Amino acid sequence: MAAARQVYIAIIGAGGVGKCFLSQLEQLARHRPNPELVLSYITTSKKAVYSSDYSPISFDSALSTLASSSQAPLEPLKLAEFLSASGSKAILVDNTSSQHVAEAYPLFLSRGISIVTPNKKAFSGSYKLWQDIFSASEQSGALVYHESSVGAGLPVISTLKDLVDTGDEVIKIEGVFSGTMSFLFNSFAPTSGSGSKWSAEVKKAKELGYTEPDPRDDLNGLDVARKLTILARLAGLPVESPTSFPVKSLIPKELESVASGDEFLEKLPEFDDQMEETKVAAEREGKVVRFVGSIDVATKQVKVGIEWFDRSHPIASLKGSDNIISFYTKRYGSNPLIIQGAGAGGEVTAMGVTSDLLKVLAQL
Ligand SMILES: NC(=O)C1=CN([C@@H]2O[C@H](COP(=O)(O)OP(=O)(O)OC[C@H]3O[C@@H](n4cnc5c(N)ncnc54)[C@H](OP(=O)(O)O)[C@@H]3O)[C@@H](O)[C@H]2O)C=CC1
Ligand SMILES: N[C@@H](CC=O)C(=O)O
Ligand code: NA
Repeated sequence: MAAARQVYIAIIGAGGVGKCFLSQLEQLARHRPNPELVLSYITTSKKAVYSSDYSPISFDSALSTLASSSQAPLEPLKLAEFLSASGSKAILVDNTSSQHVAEAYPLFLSRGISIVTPNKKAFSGSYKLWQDIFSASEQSGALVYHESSVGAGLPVISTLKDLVDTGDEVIKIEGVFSGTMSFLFNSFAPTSGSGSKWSAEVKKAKELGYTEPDPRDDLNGLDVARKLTILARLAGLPVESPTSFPVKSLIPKELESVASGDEFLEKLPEFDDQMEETKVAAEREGKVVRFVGSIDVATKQVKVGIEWFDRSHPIASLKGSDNIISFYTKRYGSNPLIIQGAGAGGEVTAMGVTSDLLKVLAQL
């Protein structure tokens, strides 16, 4: 019997999403022997595990081996050389939120290394980086998938691509695009009852693994702005950056310059009154506040901010970290195609990354 083909997997980032991905990868490797998935590199920001002869790293013990490793991570160029010198197909899984790693995607792709990632930074950075990524992919044939960069594992990107590729005309995309913001507003300003303190919920969202590594990246609205930048570009609008349209920040002015995310979380309770006022103003009108975004393709307008909703509105009655994303298109008319479900969390995000990996494997 012929030996199974090998595909080398390199993982950058082993935090909340990275750990769940590793465990899903282990199951996948066990149940799908062909091609044989060989873990040949894994790293956090400080430590790495790999060997010059590409000996497989055991899926079971990868995290403990990583914790006790004295190897330093390879810089992107060295990692690209290491993977392309193997002679086997390789897939890079970027489970970080690093801009530095994101900027190296064109390099990896030009060396024939495919990429799957939940990291938004590459696709919502400069429009030039976006163009460089997709032209490197087109030229080398290496693939790039990033489903979990919007709506975690929910099929948001694949749906939008299908709409566009089949010739539908996207008119508007709107909804709740942040698992963290959804969780915060659903518990701080529920449709019934009085809700809890803003700062306590922010702390909880971080503990549950919903926030970005630094929760200020959620609260300043930029995480949602990044997602809308990605969707707008896929819908055909060449949005220059996530700061090129109006974005509402929920960071109190007094905390704009604190040095770290930890110091920010420590001081946030002193400013709970500010969010309380926003909530009470909506309640006086019988409404609730929610954090939403929209892309109007026809008028080329993108915006991110707080809006008031009737308690019976589907956006008001979301639960937990749920996202809800409505696609208004020519074919779907006035009844939009709607996607709803958990928009953050390690397992659901890793599911999007693992399913992207399967899509790449099917085409290698
Ligand atoms: N959490 C969620 O619900 C969702 C997350 N995402 C995206 O998934 C990605 C990961 O999120 P999450 O797992 O929650 O984040 P974590 O902070 O839990 O993990 C990040 C990991 O990346 C590592 N890392 C950071 N920078 C580098 C670098 N330059 N080189 C190597 N490793 C690096 C960190 O290492 P160290 O510990 O040493 O710093 C850590 O292992 C982010 O891009 C996020 O936006 C997308 C959808 C949902
Ligand atoms: N921090 C993000 C994670 C997913 O993209 C969110 O809360 O939505
Ligand atoms: Na998604």
